[in-house]
Amino acid sequence: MLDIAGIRVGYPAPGGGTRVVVDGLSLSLGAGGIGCLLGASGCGKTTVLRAVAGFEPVLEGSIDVQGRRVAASGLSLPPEQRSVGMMFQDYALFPHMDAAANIAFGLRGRTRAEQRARVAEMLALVGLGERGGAYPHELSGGQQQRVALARALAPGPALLLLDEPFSNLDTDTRQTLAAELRQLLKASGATVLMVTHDQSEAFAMADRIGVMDRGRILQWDCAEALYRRPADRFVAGFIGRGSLVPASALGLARSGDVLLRPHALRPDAQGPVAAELVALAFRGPGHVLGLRLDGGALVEVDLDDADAASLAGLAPGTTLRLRLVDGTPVGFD
Ligand SMILES: Nc1ncnc2c1ncn2[C@@H]1O[C@H](COP(=O)(O)OP(=O)(O)OP(=O)(O)O)[C@@H](O)[C@H]1O
Repeated sequence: MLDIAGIRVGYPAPGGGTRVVVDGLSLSLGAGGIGCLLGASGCGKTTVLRAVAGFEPVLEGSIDVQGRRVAASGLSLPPEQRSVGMMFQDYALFPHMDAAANIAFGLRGRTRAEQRARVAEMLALVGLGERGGAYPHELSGGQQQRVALARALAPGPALLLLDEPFSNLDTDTRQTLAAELRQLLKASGATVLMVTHDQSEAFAMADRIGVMDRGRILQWDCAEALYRRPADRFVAGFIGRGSLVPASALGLARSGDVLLRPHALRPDAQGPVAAELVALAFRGPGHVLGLRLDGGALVEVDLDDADAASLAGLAPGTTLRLRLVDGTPVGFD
């Protein structure tokens, strides 16, 4: 449905020439899938969306939507011919138009009756059936987001692009809204490519996530694979909690480092791993044990209540014994 193959995208550099900000980036998304580009500010996420939407040309590589080439070196179909809808970070709703008129905006060219029917369908889809007459300032941030989504979906684009869909919303409501938005998108059948810098949003929303760094995708995978089988050190450090520690500190027969997640070690009097207790603290929802491994690496271990109770009162500096759970951690040379 969406195939991006080795695209290079850049902007004019201040001193002349081009500053490449997306370099050799590829991804594929099946029909109805939700893909997400995840990365720090400035890594090139929005630029990828702009290239797919038709606002930036590609210097190399190609973009196909529904099997049709929309961009390549020397080829750039205009945005309106790409069957791509975009929801912008600030929603870009027209303040002087009510919700229904905002949604109808992308339906120019259709008959009045068709527009009315489609607007009603979209309002119902986003759960705002009764609010078509409300102006943007009369709606909450979450409701404005849904109107913007309805507007982007109304023309029936093959592909929907969402740029930081939660950036204007309270952190408290983001998690709930992410789950809700995912349901809405799945119900609409749309294929979606979104971008965010927030890992929990990416995990809550997407079927596939591309971890980006400096214009490249380092791994394109489902959330669980990114967490359990990161492809390289950057992804290992970027996704989830954990530390890279020398394999030798855990007595493992391999060289290099391994990725130790907070649940990878458990206290066990017979365990093969020795470590020094640095701190034991309640952080909510549970206790976190700080340890210094052989060789000095500091790690954190999440404890269940029984293990925390068994260690309560031990002084910092005490030597503990632990064992690895869930097999051997992922390693990096
Ligand atoms: N119109 C432009 N002209 C020149 N440089 C630009 C332009 N837009 C973005 N850039 C630069 O390209 C790089 C990538 O920007 P982009 O907006 O794609 O990153 P991003 O990952 O989406 O970041 P953010 O989350 O901050 O939006 C940045 O260094 C940015 O300064």
